[in-house]
Amino acid sequence: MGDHRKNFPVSWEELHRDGKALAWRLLEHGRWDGVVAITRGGMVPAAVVARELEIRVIDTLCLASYVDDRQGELEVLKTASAASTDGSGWVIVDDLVDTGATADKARELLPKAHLATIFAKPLGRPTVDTFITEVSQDTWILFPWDTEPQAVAPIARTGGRPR
Ligand SMILES: O=P(O)(O)OC[C@H]1O[C@H](OP(=O)(O)OP(=O)(O)O)[C@H](O)[C@@H]1O
Ligand code: HPA
Ligand SMILES: [Mg+2]
Repeated sequence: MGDHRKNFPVSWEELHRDGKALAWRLLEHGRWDGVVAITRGGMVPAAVVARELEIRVIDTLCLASYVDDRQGELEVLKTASAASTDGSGWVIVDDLVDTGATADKARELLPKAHLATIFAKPLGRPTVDTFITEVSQDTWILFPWDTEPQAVAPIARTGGRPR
């Protein structure tokens, strides 16, 4: 595993609430032509945003770089085809920016699109236009689709890692 010292588990309910908070922020910018979800992590937040903003045109940009919490080379598995060539009028949604490498690639492909995430870590923060919650760089966010409930030892003993 990587060198993340703190785990930060997020529930479906918290993610739904934060997705709606993101939708409120995006509403301030007016109407959007469509949403581009960066798969896979951006799909659930993009679904919540699209539902709240009544956007029914959804595209995917398939970018992958992590195996567990280790970052590897960024792969572009599929580009977004429905977005206008420069992405203007579109909002790109991902679950988070960490180093910013994924967001940088999305910007390179759709330079005029607005980039929105639920979470941002300090290194990636300059690459995102709108986000809801900042967490420290040494935090690993545990999304509900990657987790299941299990017994854990006290934080003081393990730093919140599973025993
Ligand atoms: O800012 P970065 O350092 O680039 O990290 C952020 C990206 O990493 C994760 O994707 P991942 O590569 O794990 O693919 P996935 O969404 O399919 O799980 C996450 O969903 C973001 O897209
Ligand atoms: O903190 C994280 N949590 C889950 N996936 C991620 N991909 C990059 N950083 C993270
Ligand atoms: Mg991702």
